[in-house]
Amino acid sequence: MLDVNGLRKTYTGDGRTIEAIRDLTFTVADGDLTCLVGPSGCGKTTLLKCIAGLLPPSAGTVTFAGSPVTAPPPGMAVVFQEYGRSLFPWLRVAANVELPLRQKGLARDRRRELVASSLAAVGLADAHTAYPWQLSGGMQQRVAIARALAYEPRVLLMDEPFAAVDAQTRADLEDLIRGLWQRLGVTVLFVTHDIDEAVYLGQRVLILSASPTVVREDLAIDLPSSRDQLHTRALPRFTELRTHVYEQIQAAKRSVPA
Ligand SMILES: Nc1ncnc2c1ncn2[C@@H]1O[C@H](COP(=O)(O)OP(=O)(O)OP(=O)(O)O)[C@@H](O)[C@H]1O
Repeated sequence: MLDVNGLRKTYTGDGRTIEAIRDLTFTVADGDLTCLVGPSGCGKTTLLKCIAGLLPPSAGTVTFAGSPVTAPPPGMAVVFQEYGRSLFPWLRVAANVELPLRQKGLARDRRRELVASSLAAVGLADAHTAYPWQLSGGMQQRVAIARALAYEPRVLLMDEPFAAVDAQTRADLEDLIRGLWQRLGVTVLFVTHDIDEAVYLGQRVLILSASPTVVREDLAIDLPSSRDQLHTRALPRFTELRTHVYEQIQAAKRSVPA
């Protein structure tokens, strides 16, 4: 579904050059839930922007379902960390969710159907007429997720989507994403700096090196596919996996080879 090949990104400007990503190569299969973790500043957001076609890479290619990505492709949706800036405060919740569907050219009845089903899927069936600023942070992030789902993407890119919500809401939203992924079969690429979150959510965790970034390890998460916050996190295997990822990220920060 996604093929990232030899991706490199260098930022230039003000007489400075920052090599954010050196050489990234990996693939994501159709229907996978892959988490990306790495030290702070290693280029996770840069990578997602390149995959989403929002930023041109300096070298290398991104291919989505067989076609090269050169601009935001139809079929991909992105959920960012800052829900406060991603929803339009002057539009009600339903209108926020509907906006990309208008741009997609869908008929009114179909738009209404998708808005209703995606808001119901994130537990906000009653919030259609509210404005985003009348909702809690966690509810606003649910609206952003509903908007992405309503678009019926083949790939959902998520950039630290729960970083700004409290711990309990975060746990609920993690379970929401796993549930939606299992139900809808969407391919998910989930960026997080939270090691426990990556291990809890992912079928696979890609550990990135410190900047300039390469893939340090591609780790299969061999936990049972039915997960819950209490029991999965208490499993000895969960602890082993999180310890391993933690050690790898610490080593990456010290630039110790994998
Ligand atoms: N627009 C930009 N111009 C110049 N440098 C940039 C720009 N955006 C990011 N960078 C640099 O690229 C590197 C990677 O940044 P990026 O935000 O992609 O990392 P990140 O892993 O998402 O960070 P964090 O974990 O802190 O969210 C950093 O050194 C950053 O300063």
